[in-house]
Amino acid sequence: MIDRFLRQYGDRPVMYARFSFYPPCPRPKLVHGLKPHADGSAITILLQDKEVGGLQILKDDKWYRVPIMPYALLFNIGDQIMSNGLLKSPVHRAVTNLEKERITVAMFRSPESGSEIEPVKELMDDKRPKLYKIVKDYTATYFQYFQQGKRPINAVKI
Ligand SMILES: O=C(O)CCC(=O)C(=O)O
Ligand SMILES: [Fe+2]
Repeated sequence: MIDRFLRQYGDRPVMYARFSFYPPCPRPKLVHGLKPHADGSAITILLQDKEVGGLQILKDDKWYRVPIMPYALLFNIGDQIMSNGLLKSPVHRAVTNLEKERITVAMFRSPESGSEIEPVKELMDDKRPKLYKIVKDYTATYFQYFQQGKRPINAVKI
């Protein structure tokens, strides 16, 4: 199974980093650090600020704070299509605060650009039909939908 996933990643999977700096904000209730989204990567590895929290995860329509654990790496599932909905990408956001700046580093792991991604056969059957189309450049779709405030994964559903 792992093999099936890796084959789709191709020989040159993509890894890119985002360094985020969230300055103190005079109106934290009104301003997001990063608006609600699920990541467009297959997997994200996040190093949080070791003193200042801000990451929140949405579960059952409630926002939960992610605790800070200094130097711990947080692994997050992105909108990967291969698991046919078995692995779900959580919606999360970063909130601001009045007093302290916050720095995080996220590493996004995605399949080789241009490779065709689709749910693996072993995770489809009568009870679990194919949920997603074959996707060639999810990153482009992702940012288009992200900007419009829509969930990009819905764009590739069958
Ligand atoms: O800065 C954070 O805590 C979250 C960053 C994030 O979710 C992202 O860059 O996609
Ligand atoms: Fe994210």
